[in-house]
Amino acid sequence: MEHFKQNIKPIISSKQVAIEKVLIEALPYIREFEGKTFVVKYGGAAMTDENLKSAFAQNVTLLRKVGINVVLVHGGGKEITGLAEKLGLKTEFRQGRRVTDADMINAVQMTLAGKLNQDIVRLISSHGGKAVGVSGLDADLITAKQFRNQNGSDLGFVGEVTEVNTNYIDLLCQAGLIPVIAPIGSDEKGQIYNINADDAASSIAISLKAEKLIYVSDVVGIYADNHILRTVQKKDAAELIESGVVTGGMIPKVLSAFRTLDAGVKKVHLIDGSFAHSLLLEIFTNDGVGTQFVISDDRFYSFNDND
Ligand SMILES: Nc1ncnc2c1ncn2[C@@H]1O[C@H](COP(=O)(O)OP(=O)(O)O)[C@@H](O)[C@H]1O
Ligand SMILES: CC(=O)N[C@@H](CCC(=O)OP(=O)(O)O)C(=O)O
Repeated sequence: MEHFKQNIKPIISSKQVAIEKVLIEALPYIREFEGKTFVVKYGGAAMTDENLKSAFAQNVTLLRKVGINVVLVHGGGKEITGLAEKLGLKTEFRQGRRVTDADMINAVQMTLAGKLNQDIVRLISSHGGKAVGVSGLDADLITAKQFRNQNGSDLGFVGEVTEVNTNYIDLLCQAGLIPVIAPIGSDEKGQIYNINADDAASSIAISLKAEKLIYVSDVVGIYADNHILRTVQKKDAAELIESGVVTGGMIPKVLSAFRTLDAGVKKVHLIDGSFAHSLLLEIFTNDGVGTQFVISDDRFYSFNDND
């Protein structure tokens, strides 16, 4: 029997290799991020496929289960445009932000603080997570004022965040819940504003002093001249926008990414929600995915310096 044992080599199955690659590689990150706060901005552009939505909800649930305070801020631009069409409302974007009149703000509120928010909550629940759907109106979570462009012009009822009720978000996180936040806010007079979800996620990440802000969208990363930029530096942001390389919905992402970094949040990433489990890959593996925003290359040591 002893002789027999000695001659048998252990069979290393592909499953063992996969476990070593994924779980063992993840362990240092899990240890480091326990108790930290990650703000995840889930863009409407990535909410198109049921399997992908389910995988995303599973990823978020897993992050929470390993002790990370996940705060989800969702968009829903495509869905708002869909409802606006049905209602016969004209859709117009300026620099990635929707011009919002009184009819449009109703469509925005119905979409963001309605079915879309609850669908995300339901998906997380189906994977065993405990999510709470709220909008920026709940407990004054987002106080806002009218947004103005650099030239002083407004976009109707488009808002920018002036204050975030971090106590409320902290309370939910401390109870082990996942806040799922719809980006609308109100001012002291009760006027409701449509807030671009990238802007809302950025303000929430800053107010919570989050460890990371991750934008989940539908592109592999920021592209320029047919290639993906693995990092974008602050000094290049204005040029990327002015030259028309970064357009539409990517403009608020780039601008809010640098606002977030300037305010002290250490890591801001853009990842691709159109392939399954990109969120876990970004957070728990050594191989970074997507584009990382950095103030300058001097402060940037390795692509996925999760540590
Ligand atoms: N340079 C760029 N790199 C990548 N995407 C870009 C760029 N410029 C514009 N975009 C557009 O930005 C879109 C993502 O923004 P948006 O549609 O608002 O998504 P989300 O719902 O995730 O916020 C991409 O689908 C792409 O069409
Ligand atoms: C002012 C403004 O532009 N608000 C956005 C809010 C939703 C959003 O940002 O959705 P995405 O993240 O999917 O783009 C809008 O009305 O489309």
